Amino acid sequence: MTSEIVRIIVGNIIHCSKQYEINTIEKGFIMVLGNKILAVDNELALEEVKSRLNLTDHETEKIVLKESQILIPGLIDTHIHAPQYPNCGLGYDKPLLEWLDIYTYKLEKRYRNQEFAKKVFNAVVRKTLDHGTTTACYFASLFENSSIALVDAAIKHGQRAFVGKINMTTLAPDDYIETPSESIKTTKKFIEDVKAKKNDLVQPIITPRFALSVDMDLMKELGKIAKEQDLHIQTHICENLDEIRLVKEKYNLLYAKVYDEANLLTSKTVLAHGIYLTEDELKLLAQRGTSVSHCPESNTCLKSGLCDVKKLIAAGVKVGLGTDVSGGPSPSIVSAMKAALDTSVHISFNKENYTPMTYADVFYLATLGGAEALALEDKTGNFEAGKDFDALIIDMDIENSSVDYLLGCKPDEILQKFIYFGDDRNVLNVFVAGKRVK
Ligand SMILES: O=c1[nH]c(=O)c2nc[nH]c2[nH]1
Ligand SMILES: [Zn+2]
Repeated sequence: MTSEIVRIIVGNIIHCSKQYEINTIEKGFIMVLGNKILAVDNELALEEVKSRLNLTDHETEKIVLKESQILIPGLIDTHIHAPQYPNCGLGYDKPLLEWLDIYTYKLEKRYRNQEFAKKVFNAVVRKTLDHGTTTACYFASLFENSSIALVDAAIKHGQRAFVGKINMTTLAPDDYIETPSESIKTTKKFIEDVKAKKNDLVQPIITPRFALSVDMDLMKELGKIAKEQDLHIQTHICENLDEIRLVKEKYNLLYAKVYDEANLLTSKTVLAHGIYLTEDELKLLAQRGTSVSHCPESNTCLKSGLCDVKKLIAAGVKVGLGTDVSGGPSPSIVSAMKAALDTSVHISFNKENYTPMTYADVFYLATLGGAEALALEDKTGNFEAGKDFDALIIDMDIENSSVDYLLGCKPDEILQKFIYFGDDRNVLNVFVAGKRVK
């Protein structure tokens, strides 16, 4: 895949070089060869770096950013249900378990039809890329063939993705579940089929829907497959009080202990929501290196609750952001950043000695934090030399000197405006592993 053209982007660059630390390089440059970042530095060092890396004779493509533009790392959605996209914005008069029964399973059943699956999944991948999601961790379908259609869409459009065929054997309509043995068989086939694509960006992920959709034996089998094949795992946890009560009734264990008993809590596991995790459960997740996907828009729309992610982070749990489409109504991680800020402010109204999160905190969660949550920090999340070049060019002057940008902004202020006020129109270009995909 390596092209010999060196791409150099010159302008204002913002990323998190460390946890919760924003690094702004004013008048900087980033140098990219093929999929990899070669160097990031101040523009004054450009010629010296080129000759040190023996690149003076290479063909180069130089992109010079305008003052209204910044270069930031690609955004990471750690939890999104691709098949639910047609339901975005629907059904928020119901809480989680009723919403699943009345709206969600009814839609998800339709993915037995592969043509329908192809149409929706291509649209979802295109839409999320356009909003700046360079990495997505997807729940795909119960159906193996349709789940492969999502893999194909990610490959076609050039998105980095984890794709999971859902395991679900109970608590859904009879015509929308598998038997445990079918579930294992189709999961193994799915993993094989994804691996056969030999695509560096797209990986299978083990995906038991949640503890109420499966039983302990099946979860243990899935834990075994994940271990044998060194795969990531995703599921839901502690989202809703009725859900937690039913899990306690079914397993007579704390929610996190259910997954731990099945060996599903690993350093490559991401659990969506985690609103009501107890101190003991947080300790367990921190010990296992398991992360939580914070899904603030879904938590609000399904009235699940306010997730205090600062508490999770303080307990040593890795956290990323998720849209949780269609529990959340928006496919945009920018919306998720804004909702995470809103949630944090709302928590501060009722909690003493609590400082709400800042734009810098949610920027971290959406980039390096997301990469760490998906155990991908060696590949993506910021602009360290040696990582893949996953990046966005953001422009807050798209209306060309309209009042939106009338007064001009410093690079940090452009980032603030983008988080609080921006949308896909402000995402000018998207790069995944060095390839321009928008
Ligand atoms: O937000 C959610 N969306 C879902 O599809 C789901 N399934 C189980 N639990 C869930 N929570
Ligand atoms: Zn979900």
